[in-house]
Amino acid sequence: MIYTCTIAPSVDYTTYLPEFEAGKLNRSQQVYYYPGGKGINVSRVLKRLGADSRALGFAGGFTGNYIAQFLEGEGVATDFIPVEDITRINVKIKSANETELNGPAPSISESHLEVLMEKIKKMERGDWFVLAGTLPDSIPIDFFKRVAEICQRGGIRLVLDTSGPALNELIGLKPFLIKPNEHELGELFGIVISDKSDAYSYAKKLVEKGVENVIVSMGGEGALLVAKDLAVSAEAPKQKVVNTVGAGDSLVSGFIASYVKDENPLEAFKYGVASGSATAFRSDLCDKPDVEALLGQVKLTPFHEQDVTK
Ligand SMILES: Nc1ncnc2c1ncn2[C@@H]1O[C@H](COP(=O)(O)OP(=O)(O)OP(=O)(O)O)[C@@H](O)[C@H]1O
Ligand SMILES: O=P(O)(O)OC[C@@]1(O)O[C@H](CO)[C@@H](O)[C@@H]1O
Repeated sequence: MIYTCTIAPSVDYTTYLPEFEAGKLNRSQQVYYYPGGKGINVSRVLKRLGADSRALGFAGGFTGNYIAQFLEGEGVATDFIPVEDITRINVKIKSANETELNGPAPSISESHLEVLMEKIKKMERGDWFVLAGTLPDSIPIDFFKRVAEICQRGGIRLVLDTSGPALNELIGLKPFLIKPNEHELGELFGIVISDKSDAYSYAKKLVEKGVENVIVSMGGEGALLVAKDLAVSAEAPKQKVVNTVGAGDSLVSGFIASYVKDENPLEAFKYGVASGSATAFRSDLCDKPDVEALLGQVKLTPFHEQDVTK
C-alpha cells in the first residue's frame, strides 16, 4: 500500500482573474475549492494514474470534513486523525502572476502524534510512506526521526517532499526518494541554486549521505534525477501554463505510479516529469490521458560530471 501523509492539509481556494492589484478590491468570477496539501495532491494524482493509496494526516473543522468528503468522492481512501483546529485555507491567485497565501499549520498535540506513529508502525515491508508538505516547527524533530527509523527498519520506502528544519535530520536516515525544488535544495545547503549543474552538485551530496534517489524539480526547466550510478536531466514539455500548484506533487505521484510497476527509475522519472507538466498545463491536477499525451515530449539526457560548469 502507498500511504501519503500531510501534516497540514488545506483547502486551496483557487481564483482566476485577468488582473490582480494588491491593496485594491479585486472581484473574481472563477473560483475552485480543491483539497490541498502536498500528500493529498500525491494521493489524488496516484488515483488518477491508476494507483491506490491512503491519505493520512491531521484534519479538523468544516474544512477538514470537506477535504475528507471530497477525497472519498474521488475514490481516495482517507484515514485522517481529527484535530480541534480548523484545517487551513490556502489562497491561490492566478493572474498575470501566481500569488499564494498559505495559512499556518495546526498545532498537533503529543497524543495526536502518537496516533500517527501507531499507524506507521502497522505498515508492512514493501509499503510506501510519502511524507509531503510543510513539517511544522511545533512538532519535535525527534518525531520525524523516529518515523524515518521505523521506515528504515521495516523496509518501508520513505519519500520526502517537504521543507523545514526536520528535513535536514531526515536526510541521514536514507530515504528512498526526496524531491526538493531548486529553492528547497538551496535552502538545505544555505546557497542559491541557479542551474542544473549546481543542482547536480548538491543532489549528489545528498546521494552521498545515503538518499537513494534525489529529484530536483526546476519548474519549466524540467528536473534532474540523481542516484548512486545515475544522473539524468529531463526537459519539460512546453505549453501554456495554467496553474503550477501541485506540479511538484504530481511529479512525485507519476514517479511512484510508474516505479511500482517495474522498478525502472528512468521510466518513472520520465512519467513523473510528464505528470508535473500535465498539471501545470491545466487548472486542477493532471489526469492519465494528459500525462500519456506528454510522455513523448519529455527528453532525457544523461548528465555527466564534466557538465558541471562551476
Ligand atoms: N512552467 C512549466 N512548464 C512545463 N512544466 C512545468 C512548469 N512548471 C512545472 N512544470 C513541471 O512540473 C514539475 C515540478 O514543478 P516545480 O519544480 O515547479 O515543483 P514544485 O516547486 O515542487 O511545485 P509545487 O510545490 O507547487 O507542487 C517540473 O519538473 C516540470 O515537469
Ligand atoms: O504550506 P506547504 O505545506 O509547504 O504547501 C501547501 C501547498 O501550497 O502545497 C500544495 C502544492 O504543492 C498545495 O496544495 C498547498 O496549498
